[in-house]
Amino acid sequence: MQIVIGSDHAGFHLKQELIQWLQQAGHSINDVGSYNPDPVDFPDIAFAVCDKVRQGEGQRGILVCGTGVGAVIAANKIKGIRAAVGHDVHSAHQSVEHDDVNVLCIGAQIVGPWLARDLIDAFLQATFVQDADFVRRVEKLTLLEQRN
Ligand SMILES: O=C(CO)[C@H](O)[C@H](O)[C@H](O)COP(=O)(O)O
Repeated sequence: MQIVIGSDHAGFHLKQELIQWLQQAGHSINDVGSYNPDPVDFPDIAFAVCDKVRQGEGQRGILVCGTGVGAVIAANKIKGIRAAVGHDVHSAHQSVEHDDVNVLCIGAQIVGPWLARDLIDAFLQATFVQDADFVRRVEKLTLLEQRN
């Protein structure tokens, strides 16, 4: 799968680990930064990841910040993006199956590298279920973007 990934300073080291693991698993990775642990603002990195995802340059996006919270706030302000914080495996796959989530946000200060891998595995393996209720709700999410 083609994956766009990014982190701020708080997520930098976990991102580096995850990139290596994802590449070993055969994924194609576009790393938009940060490229060192110097402080960087998560909204800038969130836009860099999400803009590529909505333009189709990656099938899914992964953002790593300290808690996942700043990243998910920023990502959900970008048209075409549905982002979720990944803290548990069930939500990581259900967010795709029910809500067509395309960006997973991970908190490097909250989850360790092994849980992060499980969360990403669940997220990447899941696909949107074309159930009429789910489709209607995702359409309503898109309508909310237009009401802003
Ligand atoms: O978790 C975050 C935002 O929700 C960020 O990654 C930072 O960790 C957080 O904002 C704290 O910032 P700091 O500059 O690392 O103190």
